[in-house]
Amino acid sequence: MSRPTSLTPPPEAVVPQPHPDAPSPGTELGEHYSDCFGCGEAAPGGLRLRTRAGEGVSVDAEFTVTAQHQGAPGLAHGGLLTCAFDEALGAIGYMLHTTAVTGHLETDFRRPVPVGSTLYIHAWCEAVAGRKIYSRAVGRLDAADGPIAVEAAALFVSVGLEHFVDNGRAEEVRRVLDNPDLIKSGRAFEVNP
Ligand SMILES: CCCCCCCC/C=C\CCCCCCCC(=O)SCCNC(=O)CCNC(=O)[C@H](O)C(C)(C)COP(=O)(O)OP(=O)(O)OC[C@H]1O[C@@H](n2cnc3c(N)ncnc32)[C@H](O)[C@@H]1OP(=O)(O)O
Repeated sequence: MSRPTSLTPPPEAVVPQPHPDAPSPGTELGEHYSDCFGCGEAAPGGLRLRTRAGEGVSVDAEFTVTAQHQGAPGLAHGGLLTCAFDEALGAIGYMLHTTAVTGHLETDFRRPVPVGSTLYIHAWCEAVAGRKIYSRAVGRLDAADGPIAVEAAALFVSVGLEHFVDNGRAEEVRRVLDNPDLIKSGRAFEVNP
């Protein structure tokens, strides 16, 4: 048996159910913050990941690689592909009605991802133990059943709104508190009243 890592759920972990108020499968989740590099429309060069609720505690996301996302000529940068997975895995919090941040994230790159291709990401939660959320994701090239290009596994940790208010730069925090529409879907405010 392989050695437990920080991505191994502890024995007390449970397989989660979607929150009773979780969006139904297919619902667009929208950007969580307009300046988010992963999903925000206002972020220059951002990934503009589009995410929908999936079956159970899962989400489906799509990301089209542009020339701004290159690492090698005509190929996506691995760190930006990891960013797409961070974003998709983070959206799982929406299905559980919690706001969660990445504690640990691992990415396996199986195939090069060319500029112009679309990555179809399916991310799902395997287990929850207290504030710890254990999730996995797979990214396929150019179709939901295309060849696997990237796989990821993560531990997210649930946090309250104070995580963002206390740690974010005051300028942006004030801007968002003054204009909650910048958190477009209202996700964070709905889940942390
Ligand atoms: C302005 C107002 C409005 C704002 C609205 C905002 C809306 C936002 C909406 C939605 C947000 C979603 C955003 C998605 C974006 C994509 C996701 C990202 O990229 S997030 C950025 C990258 N990640 C970080 O910056 C985390 C930095 N780290 C931390 O802040 C802390 O380390 C944190 C919160 C992860 C844990 O700190 P602790 O003090 O709360 O808790 P402890 O006790 O240390 O950990 C809890 C449990 O988790 C384990 N744990 C924590 N980190 C671990 C790790 N790296 N590996 C293994 N285990 C870990 C610990 O061992 C502990 O486990 P045991 O309960 O003892 O069993």
